[in-house]
Amino acid sequence: MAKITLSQLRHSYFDQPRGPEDYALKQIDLDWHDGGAYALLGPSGCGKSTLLNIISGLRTPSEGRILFDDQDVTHLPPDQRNIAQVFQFPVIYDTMSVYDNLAFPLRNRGVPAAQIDKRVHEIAQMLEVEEMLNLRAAGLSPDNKQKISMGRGLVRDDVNVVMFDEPLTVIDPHLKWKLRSKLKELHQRVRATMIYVTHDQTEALTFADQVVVMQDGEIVQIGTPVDLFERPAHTFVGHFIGSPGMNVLPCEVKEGGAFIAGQQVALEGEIVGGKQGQTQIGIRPEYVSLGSDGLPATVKKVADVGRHYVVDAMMGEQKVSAIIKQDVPEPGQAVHLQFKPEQTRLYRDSWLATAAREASAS
Ligand SMILES: Nc1ncnc2c1ncn2[C@@H]1O[C@H](COP(=O)(O)OP(=O)(O)OP(=O)(O)O)[C@@H](O)[C@H]1O
Repeated sequence: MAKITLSQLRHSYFDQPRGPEDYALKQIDLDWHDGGAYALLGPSGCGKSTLLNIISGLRTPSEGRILFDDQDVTHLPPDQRNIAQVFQFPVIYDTMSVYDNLAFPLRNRGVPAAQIDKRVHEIAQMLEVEEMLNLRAAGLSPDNKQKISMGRGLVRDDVNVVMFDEPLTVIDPHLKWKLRSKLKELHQRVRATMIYVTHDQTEALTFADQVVVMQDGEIVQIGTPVDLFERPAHTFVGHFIGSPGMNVLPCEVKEGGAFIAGQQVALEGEIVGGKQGQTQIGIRPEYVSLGSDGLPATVKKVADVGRHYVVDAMMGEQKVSAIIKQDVPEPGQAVHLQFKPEQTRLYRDSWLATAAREASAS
């Protein structure tokens, strides 16, 4: 396994890009550590496939370098990069048995038969497909075919990285949760460097130790699932992760404080950065509550989502969502919204602009 470094990487599909908008990848500098479990998360069109194809060697970047450990592989073809890839749809040989499918990548490399046998059984056991080893792949369900595809990706222990490109697309919804946690467990056992590409926050947050969030060809935040939830560095991360996502509310900044509709809103910490730019308050629905005072609003909608209620309230034209467990208001009711100060952040031009609250001395 290897550490992967992406250095000053940029890619445009145009021969002569005129500006940043012509770049599918704007500027990527990133280290993927040896043995890490990473997710690349972002909406359709943000550049995930472009980045994956550059790492696997299917595309050469317009600018910048890719290093595996310290070897520059920017211009190496895919077959010389020693990478395993699992795609959206199963890639297996229908006419072969499950055993032969799993053994194939090892036989190709001339691994001795006894070693192949041991490894195939190990992987089959991890994926819980041992009883299928002698079956012909053609007869398997799409779920099981994809499991075998994953097994083929994991069977070699000498690859630099295993990359998963939306691997649960064909999996039945009720089996998805099972395979999601299985993949996490597999990483803990195999300890390979893994990159999991997805637009699904649940898949990314379940699998990865570190999640790389992309938007419009740029990385907006790299962090643990908890970091991304607790302290989004960019309003896009706040909005994209969470259900419902973070409320992003225009505000005015004056005298070192933030104001909505003339009322000061307490923030997590000091306001940092410059003075220019559009300012917004970011507060997750989990940290909005209803009280006897606070920002006046009118309840628009109340949805029972099982474990709690999602209350949408309007402050003028601005919708604010709150997650409420009890004392649920009625639509049309006048309420006051309170924001938990240590979870209330200022964003300037979409980037976080409050300093983290210092831990209080005990
Ligand atoms: N072969 C291509 N030629 C021209 N433009 C492309 C090509 N492939 C991708 N793009 C553009 O590059 C940008 C990034 O696309 P990319 O496929 O990398 O995003 P993605 O996040 O993987 O999206 P998806 O999940 O839909 O594949 C998009 O604007 C897309 O239209």
